[in-house]
Amino acid sequence: MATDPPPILTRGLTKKYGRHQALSGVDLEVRPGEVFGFLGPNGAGKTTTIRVLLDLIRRDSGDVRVLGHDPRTAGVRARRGIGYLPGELAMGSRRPARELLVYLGRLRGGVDEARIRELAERLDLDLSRPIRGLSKGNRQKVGLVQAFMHDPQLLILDEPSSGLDPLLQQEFLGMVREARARGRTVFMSSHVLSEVQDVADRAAIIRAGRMVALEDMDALRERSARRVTIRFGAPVDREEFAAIDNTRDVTVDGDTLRCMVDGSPDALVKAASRHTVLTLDSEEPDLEELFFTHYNNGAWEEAGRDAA
Ligand SMILES: Nc1ncnc2c1ncn2[C@@H]1O[C@H](COP(=O)(O)OP(=O)(O)OP(=O)(O)O)[C@@H](O)[C@H]1O
Repeated sequence: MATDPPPILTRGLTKKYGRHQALSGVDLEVRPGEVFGFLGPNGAGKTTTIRVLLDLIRRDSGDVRVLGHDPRTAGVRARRGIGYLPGELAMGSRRPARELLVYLGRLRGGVDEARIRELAERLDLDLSRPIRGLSKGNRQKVGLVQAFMHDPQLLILDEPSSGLDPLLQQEFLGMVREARARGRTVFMSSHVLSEVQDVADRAAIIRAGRMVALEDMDALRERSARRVTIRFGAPVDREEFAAIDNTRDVTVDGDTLRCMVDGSPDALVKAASRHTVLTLDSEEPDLEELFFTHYNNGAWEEAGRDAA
C-alpha cells in the first residue's frame, strides 16, 4: 500500500477558458485509501479540476497523474479503475434506468445485475422508470449507482449530495465509508463543508482557481468555530460569558446569549450550567466564514484578491 502511487496528483495545474483563468497552479495529492473533500464556493474551479482529471477537458499546463497515468494518454483499462459522478448527468433516453446501467456495466468489463439492484434499493431508485423525465434527485441516484457499481479503485464524485434528501445522504455516506473500508479512494467535491465533514479524512479548499488550504478533518473539526445561542430561565450578565477565553462576539438580550465559540465549547457549557438552560443551539458557520476565521492572517482574502 505504501508504495502505491497517489491516486490523484496534480502539480501546477492551470486552465483558461478564453481569457478567464479558471485554474492557477493547482497542487493536489490524494493518498491511497482516503476520503478527500474538495471544497470551494461556486465557480472556484472544482468541476474544471475534475474534468481535467478525467480528460473531459485538457489542461493548459502542469502535471497530472490519475492512478499513476496521465489522463491524456491513459487507456480504457485505466478508466475502468475510476467511478465518476458528473455534476450534471446529461441523459435523455426513453429506456429504463436498468438498461442504461447494464450497458454501462458492460463497458466497464461486466457488472453483476444483482449489484446494480442492491445499490438501487439502497438509494430507493426505481430502475424501471425511463431516464427521461427523472427528477434531479433520481438522476443523481442513477449517477451514483453507475459510479459505484463496478467497485472502482478511485471514485471521483462532483457534488454527490446535491439533490439527495438527508436520509439518502446518510445512505450515500455509508456507501463512501464501505468503499474506503475496501481500500478504495474517494475524491468528492462540495461547496458546503457539512456534506463532507463527517466522512472525509482530509479536505482541500479551492477559491478562484487557487488552493487556499489543505486540512486534516480532525484538526479542522477541533478548531471549527460555532455560533451558539443559549436561552436561559432568567436574564444573565454578559460579562460572565465575555470573559471566557475562546468565546467572542458575545451579546446578551435579556435571557438570550449569542456568541461564537472557537474549538471546544466546554468552558461555555460549564459557565452556562450555573444557570437554568432552556434551549441551546449550536450552528456551524458556512465555509467562507469558517476559513476566514482560520486564515485570519490574511491568506484567505489574499487568495481571493489575487485571483479576482
Ligand atoms: N466552459 C466554460 N467556459 C467558460 N468559462 C467556464 C466554463 N466552465 C467553467 N467556467 C468558469 O470557470 C470558473 C470555474 O468553474 P467550475 O465549474 O470549475 O467551478 P466549480 O467550483 O465547479 O463551481 P460550481 O460548483 O458552480 O460548478 C468559473 O468562473 C466558471 O464560470
